[in-house]
Amino acid sequence: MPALFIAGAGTEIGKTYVTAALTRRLIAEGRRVRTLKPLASGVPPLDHPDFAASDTARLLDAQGLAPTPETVAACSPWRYVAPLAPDQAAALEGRALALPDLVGWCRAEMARAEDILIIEGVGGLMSPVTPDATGLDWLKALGIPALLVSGSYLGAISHALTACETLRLHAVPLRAVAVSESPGAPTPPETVAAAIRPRVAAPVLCLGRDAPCPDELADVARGPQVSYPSRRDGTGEPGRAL
Ligand SMILES: Nc1ncnc2c1ncn2[C@@H]1O[C@H](COP(=O)(O)OP(=O)(O)OP(=O)(O)O)[C@@H](O)[C@H]1O
Ligand SMILES: C[C@H](N)[C@H](N)CCCCCC(=O)O
Ligand SMILES: [Mg+2]
Repeated sequence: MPALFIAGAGTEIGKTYVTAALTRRLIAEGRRVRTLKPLASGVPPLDHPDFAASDTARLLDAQGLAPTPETVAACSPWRYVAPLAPDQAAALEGRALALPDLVGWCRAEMARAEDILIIEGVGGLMSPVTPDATGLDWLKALGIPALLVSGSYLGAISHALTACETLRLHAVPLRAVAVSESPGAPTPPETVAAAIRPRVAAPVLCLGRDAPCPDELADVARGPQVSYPSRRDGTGEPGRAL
């Protein structure tokens, strides 16, 4: 069962946009895709007019699911209203999440997935998810590969490479880097991708503004393994940053 964790080089840089585009593309191909945002902050109640803009609503829409109390809870069991790091947002509601509960819920979803499972993380790779764990801890505990989403704003190259290097140091397989075009970026996203590509041993692809899922991204999500460019040191080790 292919499973993919959508990690971010930062927050508000396109993870949900890329995840939704990928989900739509795979469903259109006839794949059975389950896309989850298990932990989400900045999510108003279902009956609030702003709910439609939440990650949960956008990912349900991409799966062709109407937002109901049941579908919302099944996609995002841990939702907090404040648009803050999730541990802070939870504390404002007098709540707290423990990493084993989050990991256990995701593992149960992995065990019952019929085909492709996609899990969107929260914020950047090392944003806190609980009082004592980051998104990296969550990803490592799941043991599934990552797709790293980057923006194309000035500074995005370093943010993306830092995240790739962190994944490499923690032995998390990196399937691809997706550069999602940031509004007002000083260069085209292809320029950012071209700067990242020779430094990372994984495919690096772009999504322009309002662009659909590129073929290469769908390839990455379909298979357990794809052909990556060789590392410049010649080892050809797949799925790792340099
Ligand atoms: N390639 C793109 N084309 C059009 N809009 C985009 C693109 N990438 C991102 N956006 C928009 O930018 C905003 C932020 O993107 P998004 O919500 O996907 O970020 P995120 O990384 O998922 O944030 P969070 O950390 O809150 O989960 C959204 O309104 C989204 O629709
Ligand atoms: C509210 C925002 N859009 C995300 N849901 C949460 C981002 C948390 C980032 C925390 C951090 O790394 O500083
Ligand atoms: Mg998101």
